Amino acid sequence: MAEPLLVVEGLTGGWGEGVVLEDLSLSLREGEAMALLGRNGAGKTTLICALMGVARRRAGAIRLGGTPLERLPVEKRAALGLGWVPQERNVFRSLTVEENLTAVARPGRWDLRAVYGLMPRLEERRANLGSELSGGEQQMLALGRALMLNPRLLLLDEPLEGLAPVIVQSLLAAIRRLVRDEGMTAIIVEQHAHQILPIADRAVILDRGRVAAEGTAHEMLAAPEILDRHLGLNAH
Ligand SMILES: Nc1ncnc2c1ncn2[C@@H]1O[C@H](COP(=O)(O)OP(=O)(O)OP(=O)(O)O)[C@@H](O)[C@H]1O
Repeated sequence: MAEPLLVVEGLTGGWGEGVVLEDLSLSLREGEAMALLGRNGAGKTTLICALMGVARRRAGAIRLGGTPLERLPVEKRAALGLGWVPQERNVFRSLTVEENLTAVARPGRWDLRAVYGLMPRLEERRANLGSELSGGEQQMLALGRALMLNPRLLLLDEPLEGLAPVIVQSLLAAIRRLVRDEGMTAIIVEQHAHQILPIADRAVILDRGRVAAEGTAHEMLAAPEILDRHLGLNAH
């Protein structure tokens, strides 16, 4: 069988002199959606940042489609197909929704029409400035921008965090369509397992920078004791 789309082997790294991730290995096949779970400070964001080349790597390999990424700067990793939606969302506040989307576009399946089809709210707000959007709309825009790059692998860092329940439902529906119907390969960081496991294929639970448990989403849902042990209150 061909190598999985993403392969991480023995990744150790963190920020400055601090080590957060210790000898971490995982892989993800094309078309799979992985829920990346773990308590506050477990290292989920650090892992995403290490994949992007923003956090510091001390050892280990990262390959995307067989290409070693670990020595490449962030923009090269993006060009090779990593679509990153950081926790901070980073939309351009002085550009309209549509300008935000077209500013970064690369040809492929995901164009304005497809993004508006997935998230109609963005089309309704197409002429509004980034600064005029609600938190949920900004999150949708950040996702739309990443899609416009037509990535091979989408990295979503806590996309639901801090959003009103009604927006959480509509964003979850979009993410579900993306990974279930469109077959987008994705890693989705989430603190609340129950939100994301129903739409994921697999799950990895981080604890103190290591993989504490992994399995299919189905297995995780059927093993509340594992979720309780590693996630505590956030398991539910
Ligand atoms: N940009 C950063 N610069 C410096 N240190 C960071 C940065 N991001 C995270 N850290 C540190 O890395 C450690 C792991 O945090 P990380 O954010 O990766 O965990 P997490 O699992 O994503 O938790 P959370 O759900 O709170 O975001 C923490 O000690 C945190 O302070």
